[in-house]
Amino acid sequence: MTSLPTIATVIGSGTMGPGIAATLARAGATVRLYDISDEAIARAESAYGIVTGVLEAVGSPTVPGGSVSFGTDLDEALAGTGLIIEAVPEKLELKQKVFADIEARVGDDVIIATNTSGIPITTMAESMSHPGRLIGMHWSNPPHLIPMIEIIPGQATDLALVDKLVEIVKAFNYTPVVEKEIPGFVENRVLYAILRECMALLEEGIVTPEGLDACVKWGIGYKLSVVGPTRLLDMAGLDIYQAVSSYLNKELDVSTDTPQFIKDKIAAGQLGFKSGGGMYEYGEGDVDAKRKEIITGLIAARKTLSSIPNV
Ligand SMILES: NC(=O)c1ccc[n+]([C@@H]2O[C@H](COP(=O)([O-])OP(=O)(O)OC[C@H]3O[C@@H](n4cnc5c(N)ncnc54)[C@H](O)[C@@H]3O)[C@@H](O)[C@H]2O)c1
Ligand SMILES: Cc1ncc(C=O)c(C(=O)O)c1O
Repeated sequence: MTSLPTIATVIGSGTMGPGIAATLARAGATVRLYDISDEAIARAESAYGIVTGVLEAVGSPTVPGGSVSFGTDLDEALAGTGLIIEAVPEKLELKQKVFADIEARVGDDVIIATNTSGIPITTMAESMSHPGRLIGMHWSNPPHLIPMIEIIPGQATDLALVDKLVEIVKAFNYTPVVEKEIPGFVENRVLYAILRECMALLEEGIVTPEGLDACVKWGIGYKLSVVGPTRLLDMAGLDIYQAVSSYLNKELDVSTDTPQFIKDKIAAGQLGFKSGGGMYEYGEGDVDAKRKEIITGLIAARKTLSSIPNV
C-alpha cells in the first residue's frame, strides 16, 4: 500500500509548484495547485503542460488515478487534503501568514511541508498554533527532474512526521535525505559555498564567465554527478586532500555579503532569464532556446545517471 496521501495540496504555483504537483500526480495523488491570482494560475497551467512533456520524455511512470487541478480558492484547495506543500516566495512573514491561513482550515493531523530554500523551520513554526506539524521538504529545481528531497525537522517538529515524509518521498521514487536543521540546509550550503568562490573569481577577473562555466561543469559537475564528494576524497586520496587544503583553504573567499557586481546587476534590472539578461546577455529567442537546451541536457543526464550504479 502506498503511503502517498490520496489528496495533496501545493500552495504557490510559480517556478517550483507545477513540477512538484506533476510529480505527485504521476505517482497517483489527486493534487490541487493553489495560487492567489488568475494570472499566476494561467502561467502555472502553461508550465504544467511543459513539465508533463518533460516527464514523458524521461519515461517517468504514471500511476493511474492521479490528477492536478488549479485554482484560487483556498478552501477548495485544502478540502480533504493529507499533505500540504508550501512553495510561496522566500519571505518569512509571507510564509507565516500562509501557515496561519492553512491552520485555520485543516485538521491538526494534516502535514504542512515547506519548500523553503533554507529559512530555519523552527523560526517559521514559531507563529503556528501546531508547530509540530511543520517540516522542511526542500525540492531541488527543476523539481520534476531532480529525484532527491531534503527533509528537515525543526526543533518543534513531531519526529513521527520525519518517518511519514520519508515514506511519502519513497512512494514517488525520490531519494529522501534527512538532515539536522541548519540555515540553508545541506544542498544550498554546498551550492552557495561553490557560488561564493565562483563569484569572487569573476569579480577579481581571474577567469571569464565562459571559462568558469566550462571549468566547473567538467572539472566538478561531471565528476560529482557520478561519485559524490565523500567518495571523491577516496578516489583522490585523503593525503592529497590534506596537502592541498593545508595551503588552499586559507585562500578561499570568506565574504559574508552578496558581491557588489551582482547587486549592481540587480539594481540595473538584470535578473537572468526572467528579465532577458543577467550574467550573460540574451537576444530575441535566446532565453527560450537556452531553457530548452538545459532541459534537454537534464533529461539526457538523468537517463544516464539512472542507468549507472550509485558508487
Ligand atoms: N526557484 C528555485 O530554484 C527554488 C528551488 C528550491 C526551493 N525554492 C523555494 O521554493 C519556494 C518557492 O519558490 P519559487 O521559485 O517557486 O517562487 P516563485 O516566486 O516562482 O513562485 C511563488 C508563487 O507563490 C505565489 N504566491 C505568493 N503569495 C502567495 C500566497 N499567499 N498564497 C499562495 N501563493 C502565493 C506567487 O503568485 C507565485 O506564483 C521558495 O521558498 C523558494 O526559496 C525555490
Ligand atoms: C541559485 C539557487 N538557489 C537556491 C536553489 C534552491 O533552493 C537553487 C536550486 O537550483 O534548487 C538554486 O539554483
